[in-house]
Amino acid sequence: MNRTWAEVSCEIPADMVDLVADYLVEVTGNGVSIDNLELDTFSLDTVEESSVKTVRAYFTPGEELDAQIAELAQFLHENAPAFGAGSIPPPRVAMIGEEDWATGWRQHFAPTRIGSHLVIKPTWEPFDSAPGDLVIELDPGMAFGTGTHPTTRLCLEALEEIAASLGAAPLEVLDVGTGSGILAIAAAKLGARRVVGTDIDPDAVVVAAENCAMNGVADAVELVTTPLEAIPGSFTVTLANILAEDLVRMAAELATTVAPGGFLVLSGILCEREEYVINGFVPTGLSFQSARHGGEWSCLVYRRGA
Ligand SMILES: C[S@@+](CC[C@H](N)C(=O)[O-])C[C@H]1O[C@@H](n2cnc3c(N)ncnc32)[C@H](O)[C@@H]1O
Repeated sequence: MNRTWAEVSCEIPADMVDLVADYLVEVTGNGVSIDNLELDTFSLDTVEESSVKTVRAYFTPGEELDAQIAELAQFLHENAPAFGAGSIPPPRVAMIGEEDWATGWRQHFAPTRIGSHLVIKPTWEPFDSAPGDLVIELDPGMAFGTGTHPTTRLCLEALEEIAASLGAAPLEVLDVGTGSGILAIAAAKLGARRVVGTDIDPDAVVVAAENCAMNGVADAVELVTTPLEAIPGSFTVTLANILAEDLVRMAAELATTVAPGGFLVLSGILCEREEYVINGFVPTGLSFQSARHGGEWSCLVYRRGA
């Protein structure tokens, strides 16, 4: 499908990058790219970190776009003083094709080690793996989930720890909101005997299928767009890296997918929304195990009694 995206660029003080990137990820559900402003050199040796950076995000063009850009401009304006900026230029909007969006990611994606054994590696980067490494090759394509975002990283760390704690017990994993398929691929590489990835976005499922094939786990991962209640069976681990509001809305359905003694890992939660999610999961009867944090993000682990 040849889709068009609204590429929205914000030139902001470097210290403000994390705040704005998190805001844009939350609003778009996609990743962002971050550039130094105007690298006017042909020698990388002379490149210095710029005090001004450009954060780019990708919105779906449509009726809501103007309002979303106005809200973004207001967000930048309100937060600028805290970062010593008198004023910030209004966000720039450019319409681009899907190809350009996918390629833009490549400059900002490097091999990343996560937990004890997992390594996320772009397909175009060489990497010498160590014994025991579980390497996931990923082309981020058009779906969220490159391993660089804290919400993904926290899920991967939790999954690896849970898998280790289960020892020889069978690992069966449901990945709700699979995006690029990164968590499903990790589950398969960790030895899960059943992995199901589900996403409401059919484009994400296509990308996830390609990524599974590239990682040699196409046969081990079932990818679907069906609602949770239509997925048969229950799982030793259910992972859901979606937004706090969706997690709470889907609390009962998510809990139902967890087998006796199994775990539920919730991610995509801004720390300020952690309590809201914890309260939302009280009625499920699952027992709260732990919270882990990365940047502004929280990841909650629950367990069903045996
Ligand atoms: C933040 S991405 C997570 C991608 C990947 N699992 C990771 O951890 O990096 C969220 C994904 O969830 C999907 N999603 C959002 N709401 C959903 C829902 N109710 N059911 C299934 N997928 C959903 C989105 O389409 C998107 O691909």
